[in-house]
Amino acid sequence: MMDELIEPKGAASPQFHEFVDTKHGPILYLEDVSVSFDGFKALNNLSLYIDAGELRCLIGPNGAGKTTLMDVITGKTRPDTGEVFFGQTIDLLKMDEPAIAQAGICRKFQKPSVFDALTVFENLELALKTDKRTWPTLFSKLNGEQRDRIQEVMLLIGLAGLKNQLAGILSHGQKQWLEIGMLLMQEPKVMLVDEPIAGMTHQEVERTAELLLSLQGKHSIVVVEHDMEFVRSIARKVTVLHEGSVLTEGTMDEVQNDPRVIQVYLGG
Ligand SMILES: Nc1ncnc2c1ncn2[C@@H]1O[C@H](COP(=O)(O)OP(=O)(O)OP(=O)(O)O)[C@@H](O)[C@H]1O
Repeated sequence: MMDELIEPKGAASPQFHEFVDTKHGPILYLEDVSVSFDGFKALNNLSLYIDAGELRCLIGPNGAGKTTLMDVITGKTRPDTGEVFFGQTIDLLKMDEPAIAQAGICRKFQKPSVFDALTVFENLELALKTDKRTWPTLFSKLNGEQRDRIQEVMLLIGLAGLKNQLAGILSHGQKQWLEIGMLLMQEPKVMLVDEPIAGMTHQEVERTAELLLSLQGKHSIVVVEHDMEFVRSIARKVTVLHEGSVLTEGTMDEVQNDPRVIQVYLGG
């Protein structure tokens, strides 16, 4: 359990000077969150707590509210009611999407969006945590620390040997890892990862599981995934969503043997 105060990414930004207070454990608090679309409750009094450094898997049938939940955390969707806190003190409902990203909550969408015409190294360089006001000087010269960081991330995502390869000719799995690497360059506190293994080969799936497992502890990771075998391979704790609420939480074995979960999935 991380019990110190963590300085959030973007602390240098003028609008963000707070610390992410995780001394009580959770880094994300969602309490009684409801979201309605034309009267339909996509989230219904949902409460969820993610601990600092944990790797949480979020499952649930189609329409359960997983995407809406991610949208609420990242500020894309505003809930009608409820509270959403980053650590003890940072009220995410008072922040817009860019401020939330700047504070250290990042999202990896299903489709990779790397820059095909740039190399692996250049993609990571572009993603370096910089003050965007100094954008024109970004490619001028990297300092040693920045080079070390890029190298560290390339090793982590298994692409160090492909440093000068154009991203456009990487495999689908490699592109996904590169994008995860680009997020890591921003030193996020929380990573929300949407269906990371869709379209991957078996080997790539295994490598992705290793990568996500290696990131826990340093980062808090929430993975939305439909593939139960994959979830089983990475999950410590699984949250099952159903009709906009948390149906149950526990280990993979616990949730898979829960009659309510079986009912929801099999429609029995
Ligand atoms: N912008 C919107 N307008 C109207 N209804 C929406 C909107 N976004 C989501 N919904 C509805 O809210 C419910 C929850 O959707 P959500 O996409 O969060 O589910 P999900 O668990 O991510 O599903 P899937 O696994 O299929 O991606 C669904 O019934 C969906 O049709």
